[in-house]
Amino acid sequence: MRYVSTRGQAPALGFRDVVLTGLASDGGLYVPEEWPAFSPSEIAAFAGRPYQDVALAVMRRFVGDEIGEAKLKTLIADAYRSFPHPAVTPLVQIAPNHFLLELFHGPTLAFKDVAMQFLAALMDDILAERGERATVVGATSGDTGGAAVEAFRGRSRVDVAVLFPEGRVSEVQRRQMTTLSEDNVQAIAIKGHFDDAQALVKAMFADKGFREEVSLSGVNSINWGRIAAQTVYYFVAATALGAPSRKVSFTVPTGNFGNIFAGYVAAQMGLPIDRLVIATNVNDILHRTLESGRYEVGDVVPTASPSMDIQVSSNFERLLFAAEGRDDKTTLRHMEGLKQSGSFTLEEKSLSAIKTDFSSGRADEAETAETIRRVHAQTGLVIDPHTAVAVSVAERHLQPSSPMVTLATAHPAKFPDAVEKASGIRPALPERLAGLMERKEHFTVVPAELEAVERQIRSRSRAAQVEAL
Ligand SMILES: Cc1ncc(COP(=O)(O)O)c(C=O)c1O
Ligand SMILES: N[C@@H](CCOP(=O)(O)O)C(=O)O
Repeated sequence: MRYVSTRGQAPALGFRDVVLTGLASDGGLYVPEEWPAFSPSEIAAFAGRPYQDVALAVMRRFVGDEIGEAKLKTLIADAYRSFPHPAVTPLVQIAPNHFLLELFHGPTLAFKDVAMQFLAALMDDILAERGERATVVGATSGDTGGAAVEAFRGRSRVDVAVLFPEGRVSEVQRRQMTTLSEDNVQAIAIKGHFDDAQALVKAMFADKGFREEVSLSGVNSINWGRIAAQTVYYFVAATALGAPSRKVSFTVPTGNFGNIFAGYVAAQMGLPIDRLVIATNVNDILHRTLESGRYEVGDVVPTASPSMDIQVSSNFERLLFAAEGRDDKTTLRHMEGLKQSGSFTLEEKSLSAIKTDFSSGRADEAETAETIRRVHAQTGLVIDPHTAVAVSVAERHLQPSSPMVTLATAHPAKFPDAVEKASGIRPALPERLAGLMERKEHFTVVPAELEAVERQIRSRSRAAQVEAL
């Protein structure tokens, strides 16, 4: 299995190099040269299997012959040991034909753990085999950062630095990044919003000298390893509800487009998905794009679902590339237009290709709060604001012909103020996070400037120190 860049100007790589590389050297994102596929009978055989078994079958398609089956099995078993729920990602019914896929049972209570726990074990293993070190960076609007520091803490071959927008994440999210004592972890608050943090990460990758000096790698969903691991739960959920004999729809609270893009990948691999519904908060660039065909960056507005306060949605580039018939020149032209003017217009046929699989909707702040309140009143379940955005949008897309699965991407206790305001219930953190709110915090505040951020990361990078010797 080889991977190519969406911008067509970086070398094709195998799975392990793709995982360590993160972003392609031409600024593009890696995608498989062709989609791996399952037959309907292979998909049917996933029904009722443990999550780890499905993960092994799915990941083998992405890994090819680069990692032996026994090693892959061990990496998967290690990754999902940190999930106390035996189903890893359980399904819960909230209404006729409407289910929640709970992706928040991992160590930091967000869906990011599902891929990050696996990715950290995988990267560490590849680096150990090669005798190398890496500096892993991540931009976060709240959840990727916590999941990354948790997954990489104490690992001997990796230093991890997460960039979060100062004052724009919840207190629980911030503390999950700032209260760790391991030397290989640093949290950096930048004066800006998530898009600034993400632009800084991409600029670090474009700075060849820095990239080589610190052996840069990335753990955002620009890293194909994240997408690959996120495809697994689409297979698990859909087969539990009757796939491949019947189609299933998914509604996904969307920001950087990594989670829903994993659903699209599962569909390309043969999973019969009816609709993939993009749910946005008022930062609705993706919803507007589907309605108008014009991708146009606006201001980032703070909301009760801060992890989705994103305008520049990285993985949309992967979808563009696919919708344009893998035409890397058109993708490159659009991405250059985006950089220069903050917008581009989709070709008619690309937009209609996207609309074949995707629908979209937006929930504003009042609708989000009302959904939290109503779901609690009707089911007794307390949902977080990101999940509520998706439930609100999903309810407008329910159809009798196929079950709707809404992805529940975070535990409500990560956003206690918003949840309490909406429902009157203040969700408590699970016992395993006891003490989080009392621990001492360590983080550095830097301006959203490349030089300042690189200086800060370099100062703690052991890969840079080895390079300097
Ligand atoms: C809780 C939560 N829900 C939804 C999202 C949006 O997911 P994606 O960026 O993959 O679209 C995020 C952040 O990515 C998140 O942390
Ligand atoms: N919502 C994310 C933003 C980064 O998304 P990623 O999936 O590309 O890492 C966050 O919570 O940090």
